[in-house]
Amino acid sequence: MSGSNDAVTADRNTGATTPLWDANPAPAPLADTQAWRQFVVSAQHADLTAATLRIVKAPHVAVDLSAQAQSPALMAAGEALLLERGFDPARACLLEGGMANCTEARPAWHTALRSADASLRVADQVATERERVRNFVRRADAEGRYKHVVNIGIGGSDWGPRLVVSALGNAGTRREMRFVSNIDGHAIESGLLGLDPLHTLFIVSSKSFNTIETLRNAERAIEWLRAGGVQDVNAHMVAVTSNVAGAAKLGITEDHVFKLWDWAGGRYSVWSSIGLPIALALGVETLDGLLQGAAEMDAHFASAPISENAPVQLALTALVNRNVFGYPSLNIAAYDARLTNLAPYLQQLDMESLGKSVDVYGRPVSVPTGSLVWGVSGTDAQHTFFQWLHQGTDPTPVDFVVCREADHTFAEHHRLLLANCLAQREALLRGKSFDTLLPEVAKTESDPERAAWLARHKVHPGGRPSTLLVLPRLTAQSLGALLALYEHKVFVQGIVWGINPFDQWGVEYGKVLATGIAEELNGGKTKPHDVSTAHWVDEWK
Ligand SMILES: O=P(O)(O)OC[C@H]1O[C@H](O)[C@H](O)[C@@H](O)[C@@H]1O
Repeated sequence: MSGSNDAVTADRNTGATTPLWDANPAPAPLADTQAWRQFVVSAQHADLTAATLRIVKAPHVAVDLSAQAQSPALMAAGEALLLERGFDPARACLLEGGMANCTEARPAWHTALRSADASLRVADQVATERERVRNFVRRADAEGRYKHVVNIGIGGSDWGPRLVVSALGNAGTRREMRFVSNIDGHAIESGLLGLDPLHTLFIVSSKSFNTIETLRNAERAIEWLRAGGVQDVNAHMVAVTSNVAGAAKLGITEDHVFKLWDWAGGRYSVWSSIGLPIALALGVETLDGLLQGAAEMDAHFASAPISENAPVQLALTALVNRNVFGYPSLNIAAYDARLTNLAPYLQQLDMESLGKSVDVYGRPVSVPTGSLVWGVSGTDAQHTFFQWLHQGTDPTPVDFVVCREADHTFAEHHRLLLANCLAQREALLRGKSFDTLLPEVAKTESDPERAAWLARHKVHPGGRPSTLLVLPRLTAQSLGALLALYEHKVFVQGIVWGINPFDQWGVEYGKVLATGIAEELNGGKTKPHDVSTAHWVDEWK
């Protein structure tokens, strides 16, 4: 990717801008560019004391970056870096449906799924499927159909609806909702437990309709329906997929298939018909609100100046933490019990997108890429691993996510939640020195040597960066905006690193090996393995 506009051409078929990944000669690796060196030096000299309040306002989310490295020089270097890396044309390519996913030769056009722009070349097909989802749900609601809904899907066909339903359905859903993803038979067993087959709908969600977990679980669901006396199994099943023929093999007729398209990536697909469980659980308006919030974030990402562009600034901050300070992970601390699924959702979004070692020109990357993303919601996290965050040997940036207003009536609980969130950030940043601690400890410890020894154990190094993301309250719109914010953040990181954030070749190899081993466990021919794998295959077959 080059910074000049000739890295981009108009695609003859689509009219959309398309970066030339095979630019010849390929531009210099990131680490060798002057813009990168300048960015690194600026970050090394930046301030990390939260001396300056720095809040970037995006639709439905305020992003407080005060407790991250900042300086005017770093801001300028970030802008220059984006220019050098061709950010503007790359963003245009993404938003206009160009070939953003170069290794799979297709767009990554999740923004089209939530756009109200009727002039997009996919607008009609998107609107048609959206309307089919709405009609299906409206009819089910009007006729009082389906007391129970079981979503069978995994990865991007699971985490999005699972997150949104658990977040916004915290106080109840219109139907009992279950999510079955894992091939572990315990998952489908508990997913079916206690349900009435005559009043259950299965949504088999799989973009490829090729995913073994989903296919096997769907087969178990069909057997269960039949065993429960259901004659017309098709009436209890719908599929969401880009593979209509695959769904037909399972007996799901085309009129029960909601389509998605190859240009909608799995981990970016909650905005498509994959969102059907959301509408069944919470109403069509909730799904619409989610899309609307995300579309507002898209508009912000497309047009806000770099210095006020929340996804861009979050991404630049992530680059500083990962590449300049060398922090290998990012902790997601959602101070909201409804957002317990945010961390695993972002884990897939970020790690599947940015866990790459080769750039778009096929060269080894010249700097480390995607972070380990992990987290548990606060305040549970404080009693689980915050000790490590405060005093461990690996400083780790934290994204704190919190809602200004809660939707329950227990005012004191929310006050305490907010206080804890602010306090943890402050402790991470400010730290507590030996000199401050010693007189405190000395008050109860008269032996000076023992007081010093104990004070050393209590030191908090501080200087540990964090971001605070504040939503006014948790709504469909604000949740949609938050997820789109992270999508674009990940995209910008990918652009700077020069990697393709839209493929996931790394999940394929293990799947292929698993198929072979499953055959062996079933009495098939032995294949060559390392000694340990061979041992267990032999033991278990
Ligand atoms: O929706 P499916 O085709 O069943 O794929 C489900 C999941 O499969 C793999 O794990 C991919 O890496 C994910 O990105 C995808 O979301």
